[in-house]
Amino acid sequence: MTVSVASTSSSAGDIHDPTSQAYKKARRKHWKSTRNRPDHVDADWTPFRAAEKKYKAKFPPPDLSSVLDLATADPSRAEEAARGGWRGRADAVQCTEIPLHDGTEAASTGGRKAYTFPGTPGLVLLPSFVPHDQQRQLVRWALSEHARCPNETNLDTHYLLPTNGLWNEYLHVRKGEIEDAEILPRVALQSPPGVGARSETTSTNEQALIQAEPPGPRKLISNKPASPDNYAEFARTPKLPAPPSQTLRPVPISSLIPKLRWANIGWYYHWGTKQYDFTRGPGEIAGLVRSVCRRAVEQIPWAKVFPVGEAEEGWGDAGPDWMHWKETYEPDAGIVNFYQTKDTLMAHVDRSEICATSSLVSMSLGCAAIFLIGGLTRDDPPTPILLRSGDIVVMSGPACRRAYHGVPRILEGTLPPHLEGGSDADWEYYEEYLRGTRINVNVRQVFPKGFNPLTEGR
Ligand SMILES: O=C(O)CCC(=O)C(=O)O
Ligand SMILES: [Fe+2]
Repeated sequence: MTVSVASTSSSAGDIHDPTSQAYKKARRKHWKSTRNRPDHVDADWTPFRAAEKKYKAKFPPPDLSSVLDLATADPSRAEEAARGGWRGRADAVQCTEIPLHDGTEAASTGGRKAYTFPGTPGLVLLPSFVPHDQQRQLVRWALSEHARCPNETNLDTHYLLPTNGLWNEYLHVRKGEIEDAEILPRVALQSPPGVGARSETTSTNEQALIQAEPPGPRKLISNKPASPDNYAEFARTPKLPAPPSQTLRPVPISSLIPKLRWANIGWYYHWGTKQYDFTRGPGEIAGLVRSVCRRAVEQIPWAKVFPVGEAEEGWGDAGPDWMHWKETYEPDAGIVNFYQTKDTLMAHVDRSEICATSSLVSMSLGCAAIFLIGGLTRDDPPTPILLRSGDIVVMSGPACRRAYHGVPRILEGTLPPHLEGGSDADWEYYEEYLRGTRINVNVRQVFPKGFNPLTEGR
């Protein structure tokens, strides 16, 4: 018998050879069957992966004693912190308390604090920054006003969504005002195979660029970091629409609600190329989202976050510019993430924005989550932080803005009391949805100060 070279090489068959595919495959199988063991950490996992595995585990539930949970030290959050039996520790991670500047608005900071992390310069945590009534307003905004046309959601590629917005239609269904009608998949509108233009006019390269974002969890594929130097090249890359799934069937409005996973904010993000599509215009960020983001950036005492003389490299041509952020910070892009309790967001870096240092403001609403933030590679051990409704994370500067981060766990049963009940119209339906959901409003600034996308790179 002739034995092929491939099958005798170490890359294929020898189960005893740690470098062979067979060995690695067997090891993977073993991981699969043992990964829920509490202290099982495999040498081949990066520290980030090991932490994701730990907090994802459904059984036994993960031990959160290494997770920073500042609500456990705040008497005004006692009831909230007791929800679902999930508690981290206020002293689990080394962090430094810094005072917030009083805002220019009538209400001051209300004694609220900010926390910085010596291990991740540029990371700022603002626990309970969003007042309770504003949390409710933001939830309503996200579902009723924002996750609908003209803003894109993960469902738009595949379904013909109601122009009134899926959530608003769902409210009518729940109130018995309309039937739970079926939403048609886009494929129902398409011409039969061979008649449509796409397959004849799209090159293989282009096909590779337009991989659809499937319904369900966000797929995060590594991309080249954007910068002022490659902006022109990025702006020229064709951004073709993603093809709708060919296999979807009509589904009732109510069944589509839990499949809503994200809605675009501001500049349109093109998932196929992992780049912004600047040809579609800037989109709008206004109202409460903008004011909460700006208030956070205004009230953080940046001189305490970035002490003069400390690590000044990596800021780009203009050098550290945090002292101007009060005037120059302007959110212009982002995403609203809707997580059901089974959902996770894998380790990733948000590197599609041209500016790699200006603040990314991330607000948590609804159920609590474990947020992991590491360093510039997956080899940096991540800091685990328990984020509850109203908490804000701000990621800025060269060591943090492009740090790996992810959400390995939404914590079941953690809807806080202040998002329950009350007399505001229809809240019962929002509350019911939120019992199994976390909403994250994740807002960025794409361009550095002085960068004009209309004239740059022409
Ligand atoms: O949900 C979160 O807290 C983080 C979301 C995030 O990292 C993103 O949308 O890029
Ligand atoms: Fe992110």
